[in-house]
Amino acid sequence: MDLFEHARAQGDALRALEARAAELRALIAQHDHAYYVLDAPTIADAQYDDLFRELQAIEARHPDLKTADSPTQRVGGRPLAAFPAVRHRIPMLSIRTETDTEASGAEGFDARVRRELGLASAAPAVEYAAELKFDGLAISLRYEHGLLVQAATRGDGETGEDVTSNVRTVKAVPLRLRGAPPPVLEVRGEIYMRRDDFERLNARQAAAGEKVFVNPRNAAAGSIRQLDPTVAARRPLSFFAYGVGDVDGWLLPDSHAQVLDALEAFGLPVCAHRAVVSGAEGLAAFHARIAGLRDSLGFDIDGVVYKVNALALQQRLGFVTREPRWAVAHKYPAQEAITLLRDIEVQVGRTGALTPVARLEPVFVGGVTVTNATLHNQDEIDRKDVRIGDWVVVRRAGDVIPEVVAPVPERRQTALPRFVLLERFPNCPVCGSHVVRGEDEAVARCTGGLFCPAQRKQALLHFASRRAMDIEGLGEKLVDQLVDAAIVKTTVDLYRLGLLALANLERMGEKSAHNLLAAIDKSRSTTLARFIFALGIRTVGEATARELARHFGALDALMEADVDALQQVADVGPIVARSIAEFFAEPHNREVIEQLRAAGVNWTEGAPAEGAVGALVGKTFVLTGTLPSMTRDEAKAQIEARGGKVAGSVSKKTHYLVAGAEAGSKLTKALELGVTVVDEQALRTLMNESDTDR
Ligand SMILES: NC(=O)c1ccc[n+]([C@@H]2O[C@H](COP(=O)([O-])OP(=O)(O)OC[C@H]3O[C@@H](n4cnc5c(N)ncnc54)[C@H](O)[C@@H]3O)[C@@H](O)[C@H]2O)c1
Ligand SMILES: [Zn+2]
Repeated sequence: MDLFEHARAQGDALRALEARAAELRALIAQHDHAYYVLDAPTIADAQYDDLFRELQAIEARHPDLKTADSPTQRVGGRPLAAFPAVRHRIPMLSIRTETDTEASGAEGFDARVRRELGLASAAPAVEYAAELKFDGLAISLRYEHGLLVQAATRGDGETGEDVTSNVRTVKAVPLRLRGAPPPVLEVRGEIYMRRDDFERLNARQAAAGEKVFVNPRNAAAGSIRQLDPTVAARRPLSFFAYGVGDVDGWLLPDSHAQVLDALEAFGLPVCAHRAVVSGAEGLAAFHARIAGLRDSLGFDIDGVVYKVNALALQQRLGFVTREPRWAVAHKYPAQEAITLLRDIEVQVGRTGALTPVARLEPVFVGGVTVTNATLHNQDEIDRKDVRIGDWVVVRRAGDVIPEVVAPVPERRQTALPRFVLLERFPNCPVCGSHVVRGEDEAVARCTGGLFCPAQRKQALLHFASRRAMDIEGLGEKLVDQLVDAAIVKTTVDLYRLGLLALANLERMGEKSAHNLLAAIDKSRSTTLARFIFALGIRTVGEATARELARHFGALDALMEADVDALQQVADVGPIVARSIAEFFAEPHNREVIEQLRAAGVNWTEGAPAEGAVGALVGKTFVLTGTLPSMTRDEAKAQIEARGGKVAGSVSKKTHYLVAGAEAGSKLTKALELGVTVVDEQALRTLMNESDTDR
């Protein structure tokens, strides 16, 4: 390459960098606006930080590319014009961030401080004040003679917004200080929202059809920058003090830690998780200790903050453009990220419950790459209004299963359909049985309890249990082995087991194999009640199974009963009736039951119990007019005693209209709808038939 070409290539590269810097500035400005002004970021902090660092790196290598309006040259966002401006007498700065590992982050900071203070390597360790880095928004509280007179946001660091009336509603912020505060005291601290308060607030917002917040920080910032203080007053905000700004008439103590102690004595909340530590080792230990506490704090932190403790040394170190040289934020891996929701699938649990699972564009969060996150259930999906194709906030805190917190509505560009689990999965993805969801139930379920591979182990264990088929020796370990080796798939396979299959199992001696087969064989002769219980129909316990057996007498009668007929059984309400009907409506279950009978499972069937089956059972009657020899109340009692129901008005569902003298509009309606009309005599005949049916 000749000199000319070389120069041209260099020029090209520089122009490309310049263009990239401009692009980054525009992008960052856009995200700053969403974050600082709208309190609704559309990318995760870590992604934002990457853009910011890229720009910083370009500007560091090519200072001539730096512009006066570059975001690297200032703090935060422009203050909102809706609030009166407050000029900070002492600027509110940002803090430099270390994202390195525990040891290197602490060492890096300590080494820099020692170098800038000109300390020799033999000099004693520097003392630091270590605190939590609260994830909220910075606030400056001005107290004059102990009274809160003004509260201001950070804004661009020089000028903030006057949010006094909103901050007055925050209970943790004292309106009057205790003790003997100085004439002027500006307290610097963080307004934040506790995690449980945040979740309750979002649930309330969603229920009211209002905007849900992506995280507590943005909820706190949005609340403080509310134009209506009565709205702010309803937002559950908290506060921690972490420093001072303008101070007059107070001889400050020697160290930052002592300043915090003094603030606490003035009645300000100061977080108890703070320590004075020595050197890089002390910092690293604090970082590690807080990492272990992080998930149990009840509020979000994104790291810890290290500050040189001696105020005299802080003074010597001073500031750079946007940050002090004497403090650093040492972050933890982000617990939240924003990514694309590609699809929603379901997982079928041991009991048949279907849990919707988000399939995500892989994203690094909480220290690992996450591709799936739980969506809990349909109600949660509705509440959060999460749709396939949305950008969503994913949270992974500690060892908890990652979850989708909320969509980022600003990034939903086209109309996306709502996700309805029962429409997407009318059938169980594991076994194909139909899926149902009770009216008052959050959970959708596979009804193929006897057949579904996902529910296999649970079903077998229940089937074999002592109060069900009572197969001695068939416990959890053995069920695991039999299912895992694919020897047993459904309960029928138990009755097809032979010595050969058992011989291959680990820890199964010949004697126990014989015993098991004998126990299985013995279980063939059972009772109807036990068999019904053994089927594992949800909501059907031992007592209900006994009632069902007594009432219907025979399995076929039970299997054919509709919801109305089932509700005639003592203790069977609409929910239980529905789950029984759904269970027997599933052909897979019926198949297994047939196979069980064919395999020789048997019981004695009896006659149905008194009043169980009769001409009146499940039938709806309406009474009208005057009957010759009984009052309407008597008629009603007699019908109900035989399992019939008496309704007040005629509809298509009415089976009989019992009409006496002077029957009026009900008769006309019944004739119109083609409902069978009977007189008292015919009713008596029906009741007699019913009595002999028993
Ligand atoms: N997602 C986005 O679109 C987007 C856009 C802009 C900014 N951001 C995020 O905002 C942050 C940058 O904002 P920043 O410049 O204010 O830095 P910062 O918020 O990371 O750090 C400075 C702030 O830390 C707070 N703080 C908490 N605990 C403290 C303590 N014990 N002592 C002192 N200060 C404490 C103070 O409010 C202070 O203003 C980054 O995390 C960035 O990712 C995100
Ligand atoms: Zn299933």
